[in-house]
Amino acid sequence: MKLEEDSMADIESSFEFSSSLTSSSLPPPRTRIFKIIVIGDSGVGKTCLTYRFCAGKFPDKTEATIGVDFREKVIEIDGEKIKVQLWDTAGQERFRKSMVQHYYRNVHAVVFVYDVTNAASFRSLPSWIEECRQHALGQEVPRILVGNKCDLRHAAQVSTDVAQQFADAHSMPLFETSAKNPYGNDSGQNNSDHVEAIFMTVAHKLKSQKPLMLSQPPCGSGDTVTLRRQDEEDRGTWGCGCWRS
Ligand SMILES: Nc1nc2c(ncn2[C@@H]2O[C@H](COP(=O)(O)OP(=O)(O)OP(=O)(O)O)[C@@H](O)[C@H]2O)c(=O)[nH]1
Ligand SMILES: [Mg+2]
Repeated sequence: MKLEEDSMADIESSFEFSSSLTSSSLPPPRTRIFKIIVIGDSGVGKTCLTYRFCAGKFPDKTEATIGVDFREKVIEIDGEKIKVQLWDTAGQERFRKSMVQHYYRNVHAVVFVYDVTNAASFRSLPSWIEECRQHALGQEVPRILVGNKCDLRHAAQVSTDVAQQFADAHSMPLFETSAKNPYGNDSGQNNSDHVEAIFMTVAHKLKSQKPLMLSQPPCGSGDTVTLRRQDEEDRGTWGCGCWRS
């Protein structure tokens, strides 16, 4: 789905989570939304990776993303339904200028993508990290590094060792994968989908860092109980966003 700038406010307003339970009526809790932005140079495969996760296949054809494309998938972790909302951002500067501030608002996690066959896309990573810093993204927001197009191993320009050193220096886990063949073999059979595993790992991380908490109702509020996300109670107290697959 393409997003126009004036439709952003509607989407952004859906990030709030709050739900009430009463003994007389028990509406199902609203689905939590985890907003994950995917950034990196143009052509590294951000659209293909997000499409692969949400649609389960490699797209027939892609064009350079303009502004942002927005994809989502509802997953279930430990019995809780969670909406993973992926913001597939434009890599080309001219297509992202007016939208950048929207990308970073209320973001829960960041996925940095480079193309293992394109050293320049790896060298650009510090500038993407700097953009995050300029938009006041706190260290508590988990970040991961994804080297895409590993199906083209023969053409690789970025070694795993170098990428791992960079990831370690920035306290990020590194994943190498392919949106085209995320199974790690030629047949595409009998192996789990690595792209799926990457985004699921992020979702698990977010869920474990943002447990639901039951708040005590204020005196006189009857039997209403309010569910809140922990980060609404103590925003900014996440630990380091460093974890390994
Ligand atoms: N071989 C191979 N090609 C890929 C893979 N992922 C993406 N591509 C190709 O790389 C090209 C660019 O992919 P996109 O997903 O459009 O790249 P992007 O990062 O979204 O680019 P922008 O929208 O311009 O920022 C397309 O021709 C894809 O088919 C992959 O894992 N393996
Ligand atoms: Mg794209």
